[in-house]
Amino acid sequence: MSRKKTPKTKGASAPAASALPAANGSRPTRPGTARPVPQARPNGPPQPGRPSLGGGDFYDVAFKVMLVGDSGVGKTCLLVRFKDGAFLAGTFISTVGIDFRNKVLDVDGMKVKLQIWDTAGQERFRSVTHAYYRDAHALLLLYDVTNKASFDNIQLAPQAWLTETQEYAQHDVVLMLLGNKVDSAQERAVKREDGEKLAKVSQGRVGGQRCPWGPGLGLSPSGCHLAGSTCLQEYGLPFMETSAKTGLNVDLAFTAIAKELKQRSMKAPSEPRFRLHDYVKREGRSASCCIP
Ligand SMILES: Nc1nc2c(ncn2[C@@H]2O[C@H](COP(=O)(O)OP(=O)(O)OP(=O)(O)O)[C@@H](O)[C@H]2O)c(=O)[nH]1
Ligand SMILES: [Mg+2]
Repeated sequence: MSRKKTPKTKGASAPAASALPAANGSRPTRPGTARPVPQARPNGPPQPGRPSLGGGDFYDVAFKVMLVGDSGVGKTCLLVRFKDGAFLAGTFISTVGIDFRNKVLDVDGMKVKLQIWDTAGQERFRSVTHAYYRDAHALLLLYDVTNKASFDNIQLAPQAWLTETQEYAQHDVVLMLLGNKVDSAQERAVKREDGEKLAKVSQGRVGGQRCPWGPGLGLSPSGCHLAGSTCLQEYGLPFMETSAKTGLNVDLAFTAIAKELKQRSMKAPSEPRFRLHDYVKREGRSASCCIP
């Protein structure tokens, strides 16, 4: 693989004010970045140092990762924890539109730059988010373990985040399910097992298309089946519980994504195949391990 490096500058900083419509909801809002909608492109092997991923730190390969999920599940806090190692306590400031941060990781001797897009969970920004899905190499789907509705919304209408990713993201996008706020043990409303179950059998619509086989023929080899007139596909998503507050499994989630994307981008990997599920299962720490 050819390696192109961009000149080192001070790390990319958070974007300034948004030109998106002013917030008129009940919550204070954190300005995101008003950026031009990215051009759709095939999600082929990511190219080293793509200009679209910007300059900044040295890196060998770069990827776009998107955080999605209901408003308040902790997307921004998760990103800030990963990028700065800090927790945004205090008043909840809802993201407006979309924002991003860059971080370069050393993955097995290679510099992997993640450009992480922090989307607004509020319904009124949905169309902004839709425009960015197609450019994403990986999607982190978040719910809040203290908020059952945010868990249900991963699959069920009106939000149905998983279905939405199927409609707007590339078919080979890397998905991961995260149950955040596990530090709030007293307020837990979603059991870990329920998260695991959802990750195991979560379903998404197959690109709005009809199943390629007839009704009543059951599961296809690709795991698709018909529900009424809708073609559904079952996924085995990697899953972890996280805490942006304590940092539990936060670095791990992003590192796992970086490892998977890096491996996929190598034409002839010299290392043994990276197995995302196994890695996350092996390395993930449970919430009970870290309660003081
Ligand atoms: N206890 C606890 N609180 C958290 C955690 N992560 C986020 N929070 C709190 O949850 C609230 C919402 O966090 P945000 O990160 O702003 O939520 P968001 O998903 O970005 O919300 P939108 O920008 O509206 O989509 C804030 O008050 C945070 O302090 C966590 O891991 N544990
Ligand atoms: Mg936010």
